Amino acid sequence: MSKERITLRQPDDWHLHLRDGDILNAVVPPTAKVFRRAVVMPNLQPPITSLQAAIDYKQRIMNAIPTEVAFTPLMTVYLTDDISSEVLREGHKEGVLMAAKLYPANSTTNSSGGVTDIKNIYSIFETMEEIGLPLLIHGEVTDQDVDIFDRESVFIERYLDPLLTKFPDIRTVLEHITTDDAVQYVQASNAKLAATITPHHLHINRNAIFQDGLRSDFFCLPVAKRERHRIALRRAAISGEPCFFLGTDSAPHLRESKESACGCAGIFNAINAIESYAQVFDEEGAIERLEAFASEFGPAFYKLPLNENSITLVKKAIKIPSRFELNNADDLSNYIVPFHAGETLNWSFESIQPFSQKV
Ligand SMILES: NC(=O)N[C@@H](CC(=O)O)C(=O)O
Ligand SMILES: [Zn+2]
Ligand SMILES: [Zn+2]
Repeated sequence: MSKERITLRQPDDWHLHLRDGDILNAVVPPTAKVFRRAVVMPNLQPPITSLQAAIDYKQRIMNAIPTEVAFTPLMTVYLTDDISSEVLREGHKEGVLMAAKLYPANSTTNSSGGVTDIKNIYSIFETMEEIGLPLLIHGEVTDQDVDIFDRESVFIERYLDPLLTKFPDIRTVLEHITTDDAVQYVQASNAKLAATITPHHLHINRNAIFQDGLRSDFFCLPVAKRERHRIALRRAAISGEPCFFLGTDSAPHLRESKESACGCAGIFNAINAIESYAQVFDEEGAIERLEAFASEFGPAFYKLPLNENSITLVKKAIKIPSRFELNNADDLSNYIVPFHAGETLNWSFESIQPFSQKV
């Protein structure tokens, strides 16, 4: 018999964009309602490249958390060609930084200040390996001769594999994987390499971007791939292998930035992320494996304690709104279109309670 209600240890989101200002204030509550912790990406404008910037940003996030809700943002720093090892050492020692993020320059949203050549920061990787600070990677090459659909697999071959051969002890997360190549590479490597998987890459293949016209709502980076890759990602997510865990990559962009001649990359899924994952696991007949993927493998990788609360999801249809509104203004600057807009999902969040409490 299929389950109608599940209770799982409270999950964490290991890859999240919260932005700043009005967007930050609007998007923190839906994430904090469900997730206990989140690894917050540093690709603001300007990016988070100093400890003071990380401390100040964390405070702005804390200010946006509704009272009565327990939520911990785990901060990251944005690697640049000239970042100093001191920032990483100090940030790790003081408990300010959870990880450092590598964006190859111009690979994705707000990455123009990223690393122009990975070899430029080999001394930084030495430090990270020594102090045990995890490395998070947007794994795409930017070389113009490489097809956009091949950017992840070429990155693995040209940059990731040599990097991990040279620094085998860095705990690394290949973020938001989109290909069977990535799945196989992560599976075959040692336990120090893990990968996050987003809800959208489990639901859509690249056809979505071109369904009845050009649909910027489904444009994110790495771009969704062929169906066979989506199937490989679903298998990885439900595999029960600890190297694959939850990271939504929820990436809010105002409507005006999406409905534009040069639409931004990013899909906002924070208002229904856990429901979106639950649907996939249920469709795959693996709902009982959701807990490990969402709530256990991430903390194990980051060496953090498991959460002490649990959440309950019920099999009850919910309609996803077509807009997530930030204010009452009547224009394209006041809303974000969420993932699954206008669709119905089968699962919905019901409650949060202490882990020991049976529901
Ligand atoms: N995933 C995306 O398409 N966009 C992210 C950046 C990122 O995670 O690459 C964003 O910040 O908008
Ligand atoms: Zn990215
Ligand atoms: Zn991201």
